[in-house]
Amino acid sequence: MKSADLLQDSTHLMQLLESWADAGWLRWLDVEVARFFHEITEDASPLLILAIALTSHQNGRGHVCFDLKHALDAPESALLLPPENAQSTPQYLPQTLFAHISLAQWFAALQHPSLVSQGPGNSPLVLGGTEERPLLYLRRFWQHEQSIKQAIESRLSTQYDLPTTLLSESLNRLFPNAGIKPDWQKIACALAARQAFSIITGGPGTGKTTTVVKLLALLQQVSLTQQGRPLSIRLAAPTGKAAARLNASIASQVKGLDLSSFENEAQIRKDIPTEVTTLHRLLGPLRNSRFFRHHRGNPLRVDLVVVDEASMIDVELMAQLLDALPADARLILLGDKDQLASVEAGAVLGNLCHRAEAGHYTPDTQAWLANVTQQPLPDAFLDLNGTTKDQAIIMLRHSYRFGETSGIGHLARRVNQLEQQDSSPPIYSLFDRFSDIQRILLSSTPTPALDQLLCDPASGYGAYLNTLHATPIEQLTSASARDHWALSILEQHSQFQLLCALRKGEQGVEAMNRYIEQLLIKKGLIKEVGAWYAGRPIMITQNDYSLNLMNGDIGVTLPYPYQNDDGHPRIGLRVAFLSGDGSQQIRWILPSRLQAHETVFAMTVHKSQGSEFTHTALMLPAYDNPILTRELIYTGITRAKRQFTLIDTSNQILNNAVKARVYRVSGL
Ligand SMILES: Nc1ncnc2c1ncn2[C@@H]1O[C@H](COP(=O)(O)OP(=O)(O)OP(=O)(O)O)[C@@H](O)[C@H]1O
Repeated sequence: MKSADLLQDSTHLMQLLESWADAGWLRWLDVEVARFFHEITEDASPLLILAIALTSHQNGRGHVCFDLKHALDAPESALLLPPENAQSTPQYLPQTLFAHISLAQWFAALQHPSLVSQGPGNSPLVLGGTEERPLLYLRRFWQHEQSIKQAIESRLSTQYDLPTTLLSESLNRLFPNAGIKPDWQKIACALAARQAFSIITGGPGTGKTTTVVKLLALLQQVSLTQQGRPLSIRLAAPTGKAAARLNASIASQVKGLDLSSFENEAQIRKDIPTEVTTLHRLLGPLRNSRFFRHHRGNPLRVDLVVVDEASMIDVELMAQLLDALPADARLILLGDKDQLASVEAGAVLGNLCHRAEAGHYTPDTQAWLANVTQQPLPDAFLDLNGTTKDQAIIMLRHSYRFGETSGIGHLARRVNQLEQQDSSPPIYSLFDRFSDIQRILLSSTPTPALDQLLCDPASGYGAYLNTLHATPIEQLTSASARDHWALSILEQHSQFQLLCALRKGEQGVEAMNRYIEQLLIKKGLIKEVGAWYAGRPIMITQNDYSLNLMNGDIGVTLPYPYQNDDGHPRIGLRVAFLSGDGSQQIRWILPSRLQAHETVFAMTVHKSQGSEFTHTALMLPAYDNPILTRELIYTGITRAKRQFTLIDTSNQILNNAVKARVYRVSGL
């Protein structure tokens, strides 16, 4: 059959969609969504059915809608071809089919009032965007985007009329000596203080936490002075891991915060919370439901919510968060706009911050800042037509952690700024200049340097495994001795992590997990093998509220003593997790009780979001893949705190990857 004929008959089109699902390119869910509409609507044209399947496919890839023009212009990148888990190549791929479709034809096929409407209504699909660039949404996602837009607009219309003198004096006490001009941290505090909605974005170590702690001190000082009571503040992060990390860094920042120039120092310090919860816990999960206990009808009792790692929030969760906030509560989002977005649909932070680099502040904002902060905002960041939203988004631009001597910092900045026609020296030359970044060039998988890196007793997996084997569990006779031992193993384990760009393929997570397991057995670092063995690191892959384990939590399987039924002492296995409350308590869980989990010698870059490791190694595949983008590489590099190792097979893959941007489409 000619490929054009497939577009003449819905039954043939459904068969084509099935062949795509068979090949692992479409999800069966996408096919079933298309089939449902094909069956309930007799007059839906094949082009409409095709658009529905592709909209569902795009949702599965993290996009809120389907951009028809982009798909016709660049089918391979728009639709992620070939699939990562390709089983075979279907006879007709989208690009073959798309050659017969014009945008006008496709747009016309979407004019089907019972299935597609242009906005509010009950149709299952919504056509947004413009005629030149139509965007097709499943109604749910369109609705989420609309609620986010409206909620942010309504918050932005609330500006707090803060007394300039009080604000200015408090800011000067919190930022006594601005070294770098302009002091974006001070500017961020001032702008965020006057709005009910604000975003503070910045790369690693630019001081997002430092700034927010000062902002909280400022807001408490203002509230105590003006209203005689502190604000009720909650801190949250999208994952347990990110929450635990913020917990630790906020606690130390609050402790170190110099408030000595405030008369009510003790009171302010006491009123800055340090406990960080996950967003799900904050909103109150309901069993077996995607809805939460808190929503518009039962809002959170808060004056202010701060959410860190906001790049990981998808469109649905953001809509739910905004819905659960009282109308007069403030929301402050922190995050790195250049990181990968959430795996679920919607790159909310990236979309909201797409103008952050250039500022777009109005002359009014410039004058107000000069008055309140005495910071001269350079004209380069001005825009006479800056929107209200622009005035609420602040980008921190100086990394205090990764300065001029840091190879990680140079590498991350270089990846982020690399343009198509870049004339600066090749990115790889950085590896010769800095000792905190290194590269392993793979010729074939068993490379001695790679094995050495993985087994290294000081900074590889050898470290925690050696500690594990150094002390027989029988010698640890008290619960506290076992906890102490497990804590040191977990700490050592978090020092090193191998990240892979892909899940499948020779350099993917699955193959590398098997490879490392075999390697560690060969080196005697893993003694017994089976599904569960001492030393197996695992990651939870779905929230488990009954065990209080969150998606992304990592534990290590360790020997653990128990008594069998006849009272004889035995040694079994338990998985040791750090409790997520930042208290350093150990939780010992029986492997059989764990639900969704996987071995995590290697993890995908996507899964590593919200985590940091002292030494991070990033492995790239030997072939280009649409998943490899600048955002992915940047996210991988910035997971490293002190040491970064790139593992790849040629110069080309990294260069191509950093030139590819994540394609983000949204109406935000
Ligand atoms: N203005 C400043 N002057 C000097 N040091 C600073 C300043 N701001 C932040 N720092 C230091 O830089 C380091 C990183 O700061 P912070 O943790 O606040 O950054 P961050 O953006 O939240 O980092 P990340 O999210 O990557 O963990 C900390 O050690 C902090 O004390």
